[in-house]
Amino acid sequence: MSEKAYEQQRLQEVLQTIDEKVAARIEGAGMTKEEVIELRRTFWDDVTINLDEPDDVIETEASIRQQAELLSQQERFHQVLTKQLATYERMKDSPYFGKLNFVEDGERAEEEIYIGLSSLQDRDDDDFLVYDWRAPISSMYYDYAPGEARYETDDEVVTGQMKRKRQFIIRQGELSGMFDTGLTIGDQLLQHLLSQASSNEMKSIVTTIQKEQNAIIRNERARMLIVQGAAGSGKTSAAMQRVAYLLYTYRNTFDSGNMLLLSPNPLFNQYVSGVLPELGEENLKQTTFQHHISRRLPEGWTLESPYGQIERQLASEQLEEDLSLTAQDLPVRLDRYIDRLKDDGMTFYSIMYRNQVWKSAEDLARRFYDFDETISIDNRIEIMSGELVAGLQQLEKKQLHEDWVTDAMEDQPRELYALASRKVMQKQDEKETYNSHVQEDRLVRKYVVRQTIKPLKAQIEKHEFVDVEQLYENFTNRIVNQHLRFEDAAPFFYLNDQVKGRPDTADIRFLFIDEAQDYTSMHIRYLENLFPRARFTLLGDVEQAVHQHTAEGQSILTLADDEDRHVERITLKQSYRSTARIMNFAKELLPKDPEMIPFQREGDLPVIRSFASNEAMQQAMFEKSSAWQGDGKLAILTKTMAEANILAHACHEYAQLITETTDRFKKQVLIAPSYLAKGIEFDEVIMYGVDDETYQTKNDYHLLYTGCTRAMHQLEWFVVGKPQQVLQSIDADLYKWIDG
Ligand SMILES: Nc1ncnc2c1ncn2[C@@H]1O[C@H](COP(=O)(O)OP(=O)(O)OP(=O)(O)O)[C@@H](O)[C@H]1O
Repeated sequence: MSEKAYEQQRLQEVLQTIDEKVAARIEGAGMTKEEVIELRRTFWDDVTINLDEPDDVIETEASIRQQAELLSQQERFHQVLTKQLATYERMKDSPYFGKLNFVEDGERAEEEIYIGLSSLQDRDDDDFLVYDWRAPISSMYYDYAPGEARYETDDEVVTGQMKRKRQFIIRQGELSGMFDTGLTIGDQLLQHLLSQASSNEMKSIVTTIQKEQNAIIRNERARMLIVQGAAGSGKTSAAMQRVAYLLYTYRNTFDSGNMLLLSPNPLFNQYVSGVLPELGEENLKQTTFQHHISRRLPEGWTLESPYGQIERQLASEQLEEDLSLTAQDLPVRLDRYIDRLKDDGMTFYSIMYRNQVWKSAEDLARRFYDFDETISIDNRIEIMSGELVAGLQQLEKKQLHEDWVTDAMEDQPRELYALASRKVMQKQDEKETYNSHVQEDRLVRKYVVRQTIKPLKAQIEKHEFVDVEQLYENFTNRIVNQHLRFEDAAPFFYLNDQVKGRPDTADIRFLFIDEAQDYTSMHIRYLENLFPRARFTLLGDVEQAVHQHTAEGQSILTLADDEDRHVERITLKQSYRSTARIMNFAKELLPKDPEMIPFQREGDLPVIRSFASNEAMQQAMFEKSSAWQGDGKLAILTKTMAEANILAHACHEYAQLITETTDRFKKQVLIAPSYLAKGIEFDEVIMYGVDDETYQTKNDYHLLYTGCTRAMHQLEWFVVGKPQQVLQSIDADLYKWIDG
C-alpha cells in the first residue's frame, strides 16, 4: 500500500470512530436536554410551598434547593456534552494535522503519534487515535527534527528516536496534502499561511508553532516569563496558544476565569478574541490597563489615557517632571516613602456627619500613631476602621432624640409607619407590651438615623478616611486635584493599596501582559502587589516603545532581574508578519540593528511616493483608498490623532477611523495614528506624511518603525518633497522612489 493510501485509510477509520462517538453522544445529550426541559417545567410541582410554620419554611427552602441543584447538575452535564459534540464536529473537519513516528528507548515497537486540536480515543477507550497538541508527547513535534528526541511528563523524562515527522492538510474530512518535514514545521505551509490576506480576527498558529514559540507556550517554571520579540515574531500568537496550553494542563485546577490579559486597546482585544474559541477553549478575561484603573477611580476623578500622554508628548510638552515618575527606581523610592509613613506623615480626611466633624483628621492621625510601629499600615487602618464602625453605634444612639430626627419623622412615608406597627405587633405576640406607640416611634427614629449613617459606614469600611491624594501629593510635590495623568496611575494606586489594603483578586492565577514594552517597573510592582498569586507572562518589543519613558530604556523588558522574582527570558528573533523587503527597510529606521531575522517571503519593494504639495498627496490618498477592494485591509497611518481625524473626516464614506475606544473593524480601509495600530496587522500600510519635521526624535523613529511593521505584504510612504533626514540611513536599494 502506498503511503498516501495508508494515510487515507487511517483517516477514514478515525472519521468513522468520530461518527460513532458522535452518534452515542447525541443520544445521550438529546435525552438530557429533554430531561432538563421536563425538570424545568415540573420544577414548581415538586415543591410544596408551606410558609405557615417556621419548620415548614425550612422544609420548603430545602426542597427548592434540592430541585435547583438537580437542575444545575443536569445543565452542567448537558453543557459538557454539548462541548464534546462541538469538539467532534471540529475533528470531523480536520482530526489531526501532524504525526510523528517514535521509538522509545528500550522498546522495539514504533509508535505512530497523530496530533490534533483535541485527543481522540479508540472505540474501547484504550488507545489514543489522536493526541491533543498540548499533551506532553506532542511537544516533540514542535521541538525536534527526526533523530534523537525527548519529552517530559509530570514524573519522567522519556527519550527515544523520532523516525519521521509528517504534516497533513485535511479539510472537510479530505486529505488534500501531506509532506514529511524537518525541524521547521512546514516552510511551505508557513509560506502559504503568511501570504494570505489579513482577517478581522487573529488565527491560531497551532499547526505551525515554531520551536522558540513552543518554549513560551509550555513554560511552567517561571514566575515571571519575559518575552522580547521582534515585530511580527508571533508574541501575541504564542501568548494565546499559551493560554490554551495552560487551560489544558491545569484543567482540573483553573479555568479561563483565573486568567487575565492586559492588552493595549479594545480593538486588539476584539482582534485576538477568536483564537481561543478556534482552539475549542473559552476566552480569558481581557482588559486594558487604562480600563482597569478607570474602574478603581474615586468618584469625580479623571484619568488621562496613555494616548493622551503620547499626544501630550508629541506636542512636545515638558515631561521631565513626569519622567521621575517612570524612573526605574520609582518603586524603591515609593516603598521608602511608605515605610516612613509608619512613623510620620499619614494624612486623613476628617469624618463628617451631618456637616459636622465627627472624627477630626488630627484625631485619626493621633490614633494611627498610637499603634505599635511594628504593625503594618494597612493593618492599623483595618483596626481603625473596625473601631470607627463600632463608634457609629454610639453615634446612632446619641442621635435618636435629636430635634432633626423629630422633624424628619414628619416627612416619612406612611408605609414606614405601617411597617413599624406591624413589627411591633409581631413582637407583642411574643411578649406583653406596655406602649406600642412609643415602640413604633422608636423604630421609625432608628430608621431615620440609620439612613444617614449607612453611607458613612460604607465609606469607613472602604477606608476612605485615608487621604491618599494628599499622601501622593506629598510624595510627588505636585497638586493632583482629582486628575491622574497616565504616569500617575500605577504609583498612585500602589500607594493606595499599600495604605488602604488591596482589593481581593486572589482568583487571578495567570496574568498576561501584551505590548509589555509600555510598562515600567512601577506598573509591574503595582500589578504584583495587586495579584499576589498570579504568574506573569510579559510580551513586548523594546523597538516598539512609543511612550517617552519606555523609549528612554525604562521599559520592564530591559530592566535588570530582581532576585525576588523567578524571571525567565526568551527572545524571539524570527519575524513572520511582513515580507523580508518590508522588514529590511523598516529596520533601517532604528538606531541600531534590532535582533530580528525577516522571514523569506516574496514581495515588492516598499514604495516612497513623493508629491509636490500636501494637496496632491491628499488627492492621491483619496484615489487609492476609495478604489481599495477585496478581502484585505489597507491602513493609512499618521503620527497624531489630529491628522488621522482630518483624513478620516474627508473620506468617512469608505474609511473607518480607529480611536482608542474602537472595538471592531467595520471597513476595509482604516485610518489611525500609528500608536493605535499596535499589535494589529494590515495587508498594506501607507505611512502618511513622513517628513523631517514630524519625525525627529528617537521616539518618533520607534513610532515610524511600529507603523511600518504593521504591513504584511506592501508598504508605502506618502511624502511631500524628500525627507532627507529620515531617509539618510536607508539604503536607496531598499525602496522604490516614485514621483507623484
Ligand atoms: N508559527 C507561526 N505560524 C504561522 N503564522 C505565524 C506564526 N508565528 C507568527 N505568525 C503570524 O505572524 C503574524 C504576527 O504574529 P503576532 O501578531 O503574534 O506577532 P507579535 O510578535 O505579537 O507582533 P507585534 O509585536 O509586531 O505586534 C501573525 O499574522 C501570525 O499569525
